[in-house]
Amino acid sequence: MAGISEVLSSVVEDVGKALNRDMSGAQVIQQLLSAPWLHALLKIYECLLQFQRLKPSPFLPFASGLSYEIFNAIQNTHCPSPEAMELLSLLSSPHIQALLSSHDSVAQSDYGPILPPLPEDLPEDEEAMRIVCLVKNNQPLGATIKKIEGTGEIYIARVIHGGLAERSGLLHPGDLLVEVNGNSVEGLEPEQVIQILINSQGTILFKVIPNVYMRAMVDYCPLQDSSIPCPDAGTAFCRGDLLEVLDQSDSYWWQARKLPCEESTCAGLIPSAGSLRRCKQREHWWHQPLQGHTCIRPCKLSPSSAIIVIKTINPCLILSSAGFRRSFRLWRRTSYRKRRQSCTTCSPNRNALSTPYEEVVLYQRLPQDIHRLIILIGATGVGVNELRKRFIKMNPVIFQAPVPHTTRPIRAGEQSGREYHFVSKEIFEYMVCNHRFVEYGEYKGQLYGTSTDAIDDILKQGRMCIVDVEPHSIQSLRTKKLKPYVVFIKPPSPERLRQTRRDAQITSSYTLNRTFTEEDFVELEHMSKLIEVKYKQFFDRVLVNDDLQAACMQLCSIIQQAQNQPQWVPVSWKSDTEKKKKKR
Ligand SMILES: Nc1ncnc2c1ncn2[C@@H]1O[C@H](COP(=O)(O)OP(=O)(O)OP(=O)(O)O)[C@@H](O)[C@H]1O
Repeated sequence: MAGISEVLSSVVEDVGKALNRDMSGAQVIQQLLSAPWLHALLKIYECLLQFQRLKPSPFLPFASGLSYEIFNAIQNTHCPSPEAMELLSLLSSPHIQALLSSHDSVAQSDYGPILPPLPEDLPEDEEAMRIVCLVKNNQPLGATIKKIEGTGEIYIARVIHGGLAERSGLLHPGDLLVEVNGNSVEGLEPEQVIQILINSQGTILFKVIPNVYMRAMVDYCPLQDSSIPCPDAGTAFCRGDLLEVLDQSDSYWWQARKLPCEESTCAGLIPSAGSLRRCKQREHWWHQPLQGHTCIRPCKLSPSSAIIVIKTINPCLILSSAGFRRSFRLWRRTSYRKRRQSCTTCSPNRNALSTPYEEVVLYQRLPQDIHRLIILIGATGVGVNELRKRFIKMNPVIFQAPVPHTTRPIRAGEQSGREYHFVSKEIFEYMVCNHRFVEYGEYKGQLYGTSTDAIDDILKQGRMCIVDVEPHSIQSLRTKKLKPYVVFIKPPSPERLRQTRRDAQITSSYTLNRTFTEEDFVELEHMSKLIEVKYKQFFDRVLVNDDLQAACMQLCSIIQQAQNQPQWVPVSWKSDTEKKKKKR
């Protein structure tokens, strides 16, 4: 701490001196950037970041025991030194004793409640039940219940923010209450359930049937479905919609509400996952996205083209240092028509056929967890690269883009691992065979690619990784480890698009920049619609890139929310410990 205040006072001193001198702005900035105190501050900042990630462990669990031993030793000393006497008076002060006692409680983790063991005789068919054990303290439970007239079932109606129930993360609105402390709530009035809660001592054991939330991976329109018992009772939904499934007892028709909705909104009929899977003939009313262009064959462009793509999962990158590089999306423009044709011949996505709904849960990233991978998706020219660059520039220590791999020779001034990971063709191909690349491609006879390891490296250092990839790469990145958050960058209205990009430059080859043509705008809008139609079930947020500065600020806030606020994620992304906790 003394070190930091020393550095800070020399900062103030240096800045004061600079102010008093007659210097140009560039000189001030140059001096500022090369000032030793700035480098010292950055070092301290990095150390603090490292420290934040390291979990401090106690040096010894019984500090108060040791202090007692020292206390005794000094007291038994014949003629203690003045330092020993000072230590004695320090150790006997009530504040230090209280501090040491608190230290020991933390060191021994002597603060968590001791939960009773799980009941031994859990029936097999209680798979979908959740047993929640809360320790009663003098705080209110923070949840309300309601009885459904007609069925007599008792549900959790509200979970109060910050209350015991909310903090446990185990009780949610809509959960059906089955038992409280071993007492079945069947036929009980809410007042009787509350009485059981009031009379409980120590721990409260709830048995609940959790509500199920699903993301639609297909579109459904009841009015076009001849098999629905009553089209008016059906709920229409589109890919990406969030559904609260309230009743799955019928194997053909479930009852669900589309979120967000009012608490009082009536549920509607939706086809069960099984019936959607079974009835392939229903493809006329439910559609799934087409598969991405996972062409494995070499795809040669015209000889005049600046870029030759071989295995086109996706070629990437070029230029300057990582994070500020231009994406290799130029290829997208040149081969756009070719790819559009190939995509119409692709077969439906197997995944969507097998999972018309994806079960989701709310996930809140904990401070010690790695950051979620941020994926930016958008049609070429919409501004994905510009937004990513600006975002990284805000704090390049924290926000980073993965360092790509290349087989091209290293140039003067470059450093392996900074601009690129320079590797041999054999190593690159070995990595391809081992599926180490998210995207890769060829440019002027050299291979370039973004590896999953490069993404992992950033995340492992506690930093935030931001990538822009082709939309079909989303599926390979959707893993429990990366928990990607996908932001779709959308163009503004046709008028605003042309107005805002009047002076903007696009790169039509790596040596030539030019302004947007009408054809570019039309292609951008068309491609954007195509991406949205095919991939919207994977989008967590849509950001309209109208005013650049405003879009950048919005992206910043979206990313903060993605990292720090609860978000819906596939249930399979929840950690096993969380799942176990849920089952308790
Ligand atoms: N909101 C905006 N207002 C004005 N100009 C913009 C805006 N967003 C991006 N631009 C400009 O549009 C041009 C294309 O943007 P950018 O290079 O980021 O596109 P991209 O989506 O990454 O496409 P590519 O695949 O070609 O790299 C750039 O000159 C950029 O500065």
